[in-house]
Amino acid sequence: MELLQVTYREEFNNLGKHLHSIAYAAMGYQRVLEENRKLYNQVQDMKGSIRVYCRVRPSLSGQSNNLSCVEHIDDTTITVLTPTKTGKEGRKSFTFNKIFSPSVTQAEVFSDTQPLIRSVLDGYNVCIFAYGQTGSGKTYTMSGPTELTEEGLGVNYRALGDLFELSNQRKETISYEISVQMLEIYNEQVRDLLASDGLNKRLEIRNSSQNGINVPEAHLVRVSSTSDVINLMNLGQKNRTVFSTAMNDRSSRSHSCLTVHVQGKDLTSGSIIHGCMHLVDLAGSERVDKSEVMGDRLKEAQHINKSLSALGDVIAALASKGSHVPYRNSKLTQLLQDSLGGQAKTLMFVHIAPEYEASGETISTLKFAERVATVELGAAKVNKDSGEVKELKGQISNLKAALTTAKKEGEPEQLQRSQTISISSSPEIIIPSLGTSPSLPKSQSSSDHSSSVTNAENESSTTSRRDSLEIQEMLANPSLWPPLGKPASSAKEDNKDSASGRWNETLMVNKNDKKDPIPAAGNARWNPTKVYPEQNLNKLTANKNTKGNQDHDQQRIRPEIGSTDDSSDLDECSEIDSVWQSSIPKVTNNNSPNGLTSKPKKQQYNHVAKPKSTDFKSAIPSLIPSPSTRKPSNGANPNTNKPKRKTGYSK
Ligand SMILES: Nc1ncnc2c1ncn2[C@@H]1O[C@H](COP(=O)(O)OP(=O)(O)OP(=O)(O)O)[C@@H](O)[C@H]1O
Repeated sequence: MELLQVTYREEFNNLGKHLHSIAYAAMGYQRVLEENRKLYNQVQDMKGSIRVYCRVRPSLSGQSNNLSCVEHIDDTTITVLTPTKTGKEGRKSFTFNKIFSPSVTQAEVFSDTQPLIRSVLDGYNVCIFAYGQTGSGKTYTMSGPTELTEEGLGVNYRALGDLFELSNQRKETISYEISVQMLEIYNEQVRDLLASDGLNKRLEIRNSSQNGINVPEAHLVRVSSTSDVINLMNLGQKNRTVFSTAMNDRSSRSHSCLTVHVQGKDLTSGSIIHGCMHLVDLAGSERVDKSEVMGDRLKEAQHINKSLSALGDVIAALASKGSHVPYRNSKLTQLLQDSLGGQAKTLMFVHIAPEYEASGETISTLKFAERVATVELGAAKVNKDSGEVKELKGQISNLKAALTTAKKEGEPEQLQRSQTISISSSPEIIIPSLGTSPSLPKSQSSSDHSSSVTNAENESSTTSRRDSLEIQEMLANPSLWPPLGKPASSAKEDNKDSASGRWNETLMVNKNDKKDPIPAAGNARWNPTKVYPEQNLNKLTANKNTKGNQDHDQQRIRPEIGSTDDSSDLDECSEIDSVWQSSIPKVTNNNSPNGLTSKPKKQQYNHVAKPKSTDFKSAIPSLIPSPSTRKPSNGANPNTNKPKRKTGYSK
């Protein structure tokens, strides 16, 4: 008996040791996995691959069928069931940078996104966009649920909160300014959600890789706290909601884009970094009853389809490293051009509805995402000007502008003087407007208001030779630059914000463009037309358009963008590929005043999806999958109004 006990104890001890070593090995394995993931991410960073995170929405209560098409999820792989196939072919696996299961919280999603977001403060351009069929959770990820709570806050809110926190931590070394724009693309029109007349005004996109301000006419609002952001987003959402009162969930009918512009000045070296981040909630797709798709609704459906299709074409061209990338085929791809083809860090959140009947659309969506993940943009680059470079650029700008003015005005003396300085005459250089200040005296007005040169160029073109000398003084003494949002005349009185002279200057010119004879309003490329410093935020909010757009007082019908026949889900997937491979018709006339083309030259899509039932027929052939279910939150009827989105949040 004793012998047995001894043996037992020994074995027990051995087992314990064994377990211990297994646990140790497991820990090591986890470490290796983690390291591998980091290395993999670094490689991805170096290649500049578009990161793809996949999020699976939980099955929503009230849905009759709780069967899920998602068979298995781990950290990076998702396996979905294909309804019409059996055995091995009955399931398909996809691998992405990260998979978020339905139970993952908003905070967890954000924490995986945070490093990317933070890099905007280091001068990188970042783009995060949410993609997926309607009702799959895009808005939930980017903004949050209908009734916002602290835990429910989406990426947009958290991102800005985090940027404030980090900029505050760095305030001893870097002085940051953070400003935002809120835009939406509806029916191929870019609208300013922060302007009272933003829904009526058509804005132009100007791709400027210099400062990321691609829609200079849209309000650029300086923010410095989370509550500023919440106020702004509430305003933006209200503009959208007002517009959608009778349009039934407008958010799904338009692409919304929150753009965050960051400028930082290194307080020791004087170097300037500027980063820009687009946070995009794309319009969703849904099938539509063909018989009801007419007039405006048909147009709306076609625009969504076209722009998502154009996004697919751009991705396809990038993935195949084609020489021509058709960015100009839609406003969406134009807006995202710098992020998709430039030196940005780009992340796509692909959203999946888990319902079994949505599996066709889910597979199509995942196939699209798989393709996106193959796109290599090249390593992202920091937008940074050292103090010296900044100064030299400023000088070049001034000299170049002086030359232009002299030439224009035919002042031989001035011309001669300018021409002796060869560096100033390079027309190719796009010059950041560091070298000039709006506080300088403006002796003349330029006649070239429409030129799309930089502020510095425009502005400097109005200065006399004496002014040029003053510019040098300004360069030597940045404290003379006016702060953001203050009139030029008071600039010298307030030196506090002078660290960011470059941006201040740009903005100031705009602030003054109505009353000031300085012809900065003509500077379409650099000028954000209006700038509201934080103190003006309330005023801005008060000015919002409450009238809404009654002309859109009609029921929304979602277009069918994806093929919808559940019985042929994999065939549907090939539709995406065939669209990618198709030649790209010029469906959008970017030069037309409204950006619309009344008659597309050619149907853009190769396939017309088969109707699933008599209730739904395909009006829009597919690039993007459409769900076979109505939006759960919405009730089952596609033609009933979805409850008005309320994403307002008060802290
Ligand atoms: N992760 C999630 N957890 C809980 N609820 C979610 C989640 N994702 C989405 N939902 C809910 O699902 C519904 C649809 O989500 P959401 O409106 O974000 O979809 P969407 O993709 O933006 O749709 P649309 O394209 O029509 O705008 C909402 O009621 C939302 O609150």
